[in-house]
Amino acid sequence: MTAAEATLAPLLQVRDVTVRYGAITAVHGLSLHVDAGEIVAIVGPNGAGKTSLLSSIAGLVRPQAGAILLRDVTLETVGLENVVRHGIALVPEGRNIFASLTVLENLQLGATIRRDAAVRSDLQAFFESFPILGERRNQPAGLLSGGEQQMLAIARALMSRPTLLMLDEPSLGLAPKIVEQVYAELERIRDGGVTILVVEQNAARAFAVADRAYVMRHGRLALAGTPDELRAHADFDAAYFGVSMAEAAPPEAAGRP
Ligand SMILES: Nc1ncnc2c1ncn2[C@@H]1O[C@H](COP(=O)(O)OP(=O)(O)OP(=O)(O)O)[C@@H](O)[C@H]1O
Repeated sequence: MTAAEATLAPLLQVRDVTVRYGAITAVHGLSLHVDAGEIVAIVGPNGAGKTSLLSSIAGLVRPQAGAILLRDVTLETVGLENVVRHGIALVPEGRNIFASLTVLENLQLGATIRRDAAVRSDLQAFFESFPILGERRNQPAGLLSGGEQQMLAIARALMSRPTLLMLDEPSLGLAPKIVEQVYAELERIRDGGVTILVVEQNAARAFAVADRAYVMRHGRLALAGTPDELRAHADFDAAYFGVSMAEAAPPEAAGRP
């Protein structure tokens, strides 16, 4: 690939990726892309393979087949730290906040790959944006509310100054008002120049901010398009819920956009 082709290439390309755990195939030869500046959502039911896909991009699990490229760099053989160095950060499902470490220490952990002097000013900017966390910077992070912990997890991921921020179920376990705040923050982050790939079961919430979305089911892509295209798609319920679930549950009970 030439330098010119590299700048035109999508920021992230997932090509024919397969992830297996022993006899279980969680992701089957899946391909997708994310362009710079987009918010892209991956939605789908429990067990669709969404977390496995993000884990393979983040270097936490090694795909058995396929390739993952950031611009023109193939990531498939590099580990977590190298993936972070290439500019990808993951906010995992459940946030993985270190409860006994302070708010400040959690943030500093996110910056361990950096050697630049701007870490201190990034911390200061974060505490100005989130004064509650600033006031509690020296308290154990485990004392924060669920919403505050989610903001802390996002800020910790941003401390590595990623070009691509990936989030796994950021709305999980949060009250609707807090979910709104988290998603408003994601839009601000995108507007600040960071591309976002977000996995959600709450398709309605993700569709409200996403430029494009993919629906995953049984480890494969069932549908792809803009949120408007997907909402209008005759096969959306079948792709997302499965025919039997669509019959069994009213759409509003199951997160239908
Ligand atoms: N570490 C693992 N070992 C064995 N099987 C796993 C492992 N992680 C996931 N799986 C299996 O892989 C399949 C896909 O799981 P995955 O967590 O990727 O889906 P998901 O769409 O993120 O679902 P959820 O929303 O429930 O997390 C499931 O059948 C799951 O049981």
